[in-house]
Amino acid sequence: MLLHPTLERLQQLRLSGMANALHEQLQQPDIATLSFEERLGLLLDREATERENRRLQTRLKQAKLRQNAAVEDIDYRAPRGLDKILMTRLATGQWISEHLNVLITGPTGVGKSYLACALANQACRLGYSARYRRLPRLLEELGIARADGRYSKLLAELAKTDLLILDDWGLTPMNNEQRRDLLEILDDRCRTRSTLVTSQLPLEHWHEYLADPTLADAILDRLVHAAYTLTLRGDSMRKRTSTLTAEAVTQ
Ligand SMILES: Nc1ncnc2c1ncn2[C@@H]1O[C@H](COP(=O)(O)OP(=O)(O)OP(=O)(O)O)[C@@H](O)[C@H]1O
Repeated sequence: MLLHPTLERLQQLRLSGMANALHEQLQQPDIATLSFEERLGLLLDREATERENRRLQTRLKQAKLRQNAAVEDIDYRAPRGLDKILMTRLATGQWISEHLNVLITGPTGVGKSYLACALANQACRLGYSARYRRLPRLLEELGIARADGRYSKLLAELAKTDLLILDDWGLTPMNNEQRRDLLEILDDRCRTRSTLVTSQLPLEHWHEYLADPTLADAILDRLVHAAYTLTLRGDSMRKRTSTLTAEAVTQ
């Protein structure tokens, strides 16, 4: 009789996990065999789980990951030089707590963005904030933000993100303003946050790509020294995916 108001009160107090668990307990005929403390413990567990799930969904939404990727789904069968031990270590997230970076290079379609998104997804599950951006798009966005007064706000948002993914580094040439923006982003993060970069360009060409030697030194100094590097090789996974799809269709 008194339970309806209790359920309502729990909802009013935004304890919806407890309310749901209590509602379910009431449907279970043998629930009375549990002590008060045991039942209360179950309600609290459920509240904590639902809250953590909601926080995870918020982090994933903010991260805007391009691919629905997860570390446990990484395909190690294709020969592409992917170090499973290193990936397992990165999946623990310790590199993020140590503010280290990850640089993934390799030819098109080899799975760089997939790995980046899988590691970002894992970071969100571990409680870190993450943000995925294609570098050319982000630099354009910063140019627009400078013009409409959102520049500082955008830089501040990037600076406080635990893991920033910069995908497609080296794909399009940068102008001087964009090089300086990139330096700003990386300077804010140096030794305080982690950055993950993916690029088709081998690491040894990054300096040349950045064109301005002084800015290139400054940018790479903030990125490369405290970083794990993954150098992938092999055929595009896109071919593999389309072959597998074609095989599935003909079967
Ligand atoms: N480990 C994996 N498991 C399952 N699918 C994968 C895996 N790696 C890559 N793929 C799939 O292969 C395709 C190409 O991968 P991805 O986009 O990550 O390549 P990329 O190296 O970033 O390419 P590009 O340099 O052209 O951007 C995608 O459809 C991706 O979902």
